[in-house]
Amino acid sequence: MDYSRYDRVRAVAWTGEALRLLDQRKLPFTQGFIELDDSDAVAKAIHDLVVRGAPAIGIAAAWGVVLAARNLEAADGPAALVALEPAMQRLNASRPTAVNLAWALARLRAVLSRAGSDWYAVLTAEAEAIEAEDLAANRRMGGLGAALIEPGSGLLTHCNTGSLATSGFGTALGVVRAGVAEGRVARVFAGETRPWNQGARLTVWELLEDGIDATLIADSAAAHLMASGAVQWVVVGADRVTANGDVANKIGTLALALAARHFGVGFMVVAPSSTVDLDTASGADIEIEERDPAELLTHLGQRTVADGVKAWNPVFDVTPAELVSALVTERGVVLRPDADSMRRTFGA
Ligand SMILES: CSC[C@H]1O[C@H](OP(=O)(O)O)[C@H](O)[C@@H]1O
Repeated sequence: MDYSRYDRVRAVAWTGEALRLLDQRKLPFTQGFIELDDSDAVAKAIHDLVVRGAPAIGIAAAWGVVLAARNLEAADGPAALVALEPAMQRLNASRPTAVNLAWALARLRAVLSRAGSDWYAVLTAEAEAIEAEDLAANRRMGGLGAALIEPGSGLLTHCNTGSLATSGFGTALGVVRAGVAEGRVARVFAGETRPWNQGARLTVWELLEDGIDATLIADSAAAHLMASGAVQWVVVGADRVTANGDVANKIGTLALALAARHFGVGFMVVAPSSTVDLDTASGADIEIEERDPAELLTHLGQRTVADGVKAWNPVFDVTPAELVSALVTERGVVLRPDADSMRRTFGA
């Protein structure tokens, strides 16, 4: 099915000489772009959430390496790799939880290690492939996830997993788009996703741009919404899926999974295989990013909490595999994922 009408926003674009980013800190009221020609500036943009979303930060980091390589003199790929390693380390350090960042850098290291004098062309082609494969994966996952949804269903999604978080179309939001396009989805709800408000500022804006009717809810209203029977699936993205099927995702995902299990609502995780990390045994081994408490203590730069009050700001949590009804990837759907099914689906 042609979903292209649902996909007009582009968060990341390579201009041939620079990386053009839609500054997501300013959405939805300002659509401002910045163009970066330096890999350390890309690392800062990832850390500062100019660009965010697991696949999108992997793609941005890949182009950051290309920027670091643009004026590099090296006889072959292995020599270029030695010279590029410090910049790659700084890109990798920009955010710890989404495995897509390290995954993209590993792909570039692999091609450089085998490249000859044409190493810059090989590097650039790999960055282009990472981006193109992500878009193809999102469109395939959209159809696979939508097929799980009974017509007339209501969906609840969390954070932003759309074109702003990927190369386009989205992961969980791709399933929402495909489900709507196929006439299977009757109601769409989106959680605001405190404290950075990816849902309130980004997801409902993306869906509005698509002409998809979505209702914003407070994060704290999600269980009450499920109790009402209005939703049949919670559909979320992921930042890292471990070897046993545990899922790291935006803070609040675990609470949604627990409530979904209690109320008999399906819990669908939608993520490309670039988010699967078989080298990490379980969710207990994932580094959970903690961001500046000021993100909780202020709103639009205005302090909203009394001086002297502390805050704790973990921005991801881990949903155990046993709470996942379906893991949708471009390689197929894993129902009730566990170590065995993860190994069968993603193992070498
Ligand atoms: C398809 S995006 C995956 C994932 O990334 C988001 O986190 P952030 O906005 O902090 O980069 C969120 O956890 C999404 O589910």
